[in-house]
Amino acid sequence: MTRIRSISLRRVLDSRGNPTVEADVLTESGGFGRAAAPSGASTGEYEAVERPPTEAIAAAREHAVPRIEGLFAGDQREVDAVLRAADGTDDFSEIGANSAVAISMATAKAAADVLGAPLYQHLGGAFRGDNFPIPLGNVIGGGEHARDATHIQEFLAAPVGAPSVVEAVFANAAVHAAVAEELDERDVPAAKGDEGAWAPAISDAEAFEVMDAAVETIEDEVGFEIRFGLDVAAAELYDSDEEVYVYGDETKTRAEQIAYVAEMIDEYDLAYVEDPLDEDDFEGYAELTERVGVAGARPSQAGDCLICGDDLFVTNTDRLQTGIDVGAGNSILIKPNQIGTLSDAFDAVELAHRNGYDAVVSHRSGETEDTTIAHLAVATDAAYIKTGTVGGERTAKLNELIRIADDAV
Ligand SMILES: O=C(O)[C@@H](CO)OP(=O)(O)O
Ligand SMILES: [Mg+2]
Repeated sequence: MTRIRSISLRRVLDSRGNPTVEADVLTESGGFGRAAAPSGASTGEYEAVERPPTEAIAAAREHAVPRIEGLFAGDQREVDAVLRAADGTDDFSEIGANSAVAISMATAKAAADVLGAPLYQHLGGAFRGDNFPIPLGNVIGGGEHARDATHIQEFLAAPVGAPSVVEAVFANAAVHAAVAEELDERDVPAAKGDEGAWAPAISDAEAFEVMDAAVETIEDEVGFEIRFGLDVAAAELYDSDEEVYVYGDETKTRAEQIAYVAEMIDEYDLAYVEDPLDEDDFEGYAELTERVGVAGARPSQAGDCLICGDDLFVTNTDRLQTGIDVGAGNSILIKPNQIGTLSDAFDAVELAHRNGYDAVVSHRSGETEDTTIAHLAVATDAAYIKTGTVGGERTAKLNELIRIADDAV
């Protein structure tokens, strides 16, 4: 296996027009990998720390790069362990999780390049199964991703019955278009939010109706089952002083929030609900999961509703273990930049799967053309991949998924 010759770091643009960190890794035998860090807007309190790119780059150049140059590119765990040691904190607050994740992902790509293998195969191994993740497509959204739109952050199309990845991807795009038509009929204008979802100034109740209608239209057209789901991003709605969830002029107590989410799951046969409660409320997640979900059985395979922890778990095995111990949720969102390295992200998926939890690999609201998460989702046999519906930085991942399925990467 070949050693890492050099690592270059630079600032590039993300989809919001903000700077982010890009890393190039070059090996002695000429293997090359390039990756860029994404960036969240509704970030969890317990995520690894993203530093301003200029500072993150300077700190990584000083502390991490000299220690990683010379390591074997294919020894991902070693590279990631050295990244952690070079950082010296629990949350990557020295070199920045943005520098760390860019270097970690670029290393994996360089190693795959050396092997002449696609990234998903390098990460997943030659004997991975032939399952593919179902794409969750954000088609209506608000919260932290768009002003004056819905309180619930994301309404996500879930083409659970699609016979292939390509049909699933196109079904989500069709639902996105059908939502536009539905809004048009209701005379509701809509711009787009950070992830390319429509961001109309409608109530959450109306958004449920629009989703239901759009999904049904496309389901009839394509002839396979499409359900939908939510990212409530409830930590952003939660007022910890008053201990209520704030929906504009209305509030819900914790019990009301649990009852509301359970009712929506029942009424709309939701396939997926992410972050239904505050990021500190493991017990609340457990209560809701017991009420509506199936714990401990890879529930997506039984067609049940996933109750997924994003801000709750932040791709962190300690927090996931806490959740597993009390039965909080039945799935985990996997965002490599929440934890800082690919090794940590893999550990989180493994712990989830060992305990019957599903994994959902996810983009961030601020993205680049980087396609690593498409490969990660396939490599880890994730149930779903959440990576938007339209817009270049979103379609980059979706088109890569199609290429992977077509054996064309
Ligand atoms: O909450 C989320 O799941 C993500 C991605 O949709 O948003 P952000 O990247 O802003 O945290
Ligand atoms: Mg989320």
